[in-house]
Amino acid sequence: MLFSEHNFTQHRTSPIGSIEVITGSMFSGKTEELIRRLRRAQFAKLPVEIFKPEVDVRYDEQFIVSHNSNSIPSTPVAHSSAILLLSADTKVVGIDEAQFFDDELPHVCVQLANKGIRVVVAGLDMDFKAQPFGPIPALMAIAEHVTKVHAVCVRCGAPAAYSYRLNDREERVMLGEKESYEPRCRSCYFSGQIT
Ligand SMILES: Nc1ncnc2c1ncn2[C@@H]1O[C@H](COP(=O)(O)OP(=O)(O)O)[C@@H](O)[C@H]1O
Ligand SMILES: Cc1cn([C@H]2C[C@H](O)[C@@H](COP(=O)(O)O)O2)c(=O)[nH]c1=O
Ligand SMILES: [Zn+2]
Repeated sequence: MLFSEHNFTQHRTSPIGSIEVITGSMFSGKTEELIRRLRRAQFAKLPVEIFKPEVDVRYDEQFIVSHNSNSIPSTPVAHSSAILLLSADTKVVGIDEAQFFDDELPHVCVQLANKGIRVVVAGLDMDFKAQPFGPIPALMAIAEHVTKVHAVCVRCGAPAAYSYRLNDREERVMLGEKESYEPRCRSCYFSGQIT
C-alpha cells in the first residue's frame, strides 16, 4: 500500500457516500435493477428510504412497481427537497422515475452523498423525442457509477435505447405503458415506422 493510500484510509473520519445512476429506455430494467440493489442493502440490515415523484401513480400510490410486477414500498414526494428532510437517519436512499423530479435533485443527491449516504437513482435518460430528460443528464455527470441498461427492440430484437411514443400527443410528461410506448433501437426509432 502506498503511504498516501494508508494515510487516506487511516484518517477518514466521515462515512463514505456515493451516487449511482441506473438509466435507459422504458422496459430496459431500470426499476428491477433499482429494487435488486435496494433489497441487497436491506439484506445487509442497512436502513433504506425509497422515494418516487408524486406524479407517478401508474401502478400504485405507495409502491415502486416494475413492468414484471416486482415491487418495493416507497414514499411519493412532490419536490426533491422533501427527500433531504425524510432521509435524516438512513444509510441508503433509492429514487425511481427521477426524470420527473425538479432540477434541484442533483444538488439534493450531492448533499445526501456528502453526508455518507449511498444514493441510487433510476430514471429515463431520454424522452420520447430522444432529448435528455429532466435532471438525469446532470445526475449522470456527477455520479460515481452510471449503469445504462437496454430493453429489447420490439421491431427487430436489437438492444433498445429509445422510447417510441405510439400516439401523436406532444406533451413531454404522459404516463403510460405498452399501449403508449415501445422500446426501439436507433434504426427502428429514427425510421419511425408504426405497423
Ligand atoms: N421489449 C422489452 N424488452 C425488455 N424487457 C421487456 C420488454 N417488454 C417488457 N419487458 C419486461 O420489462 C421488464 C423490465 O421492467 P422495469 O424494470 O420496470 O423496466 P423500466 O423501469 O426500465 O421501464 C423486463 O424484465 C421484462 O419482463
Ligand atoms: C419516454 C417518456 C415516458 N414518459 C413516461 C411513461 C412512463 O409513465 C414513465 C417511464 O416509465 P418506465 O418505468 O421507465 O417504464 O415515463 C413520459 O412521461 N414522457 C416520455 O417522453
Ligand atoms: Zn430495432
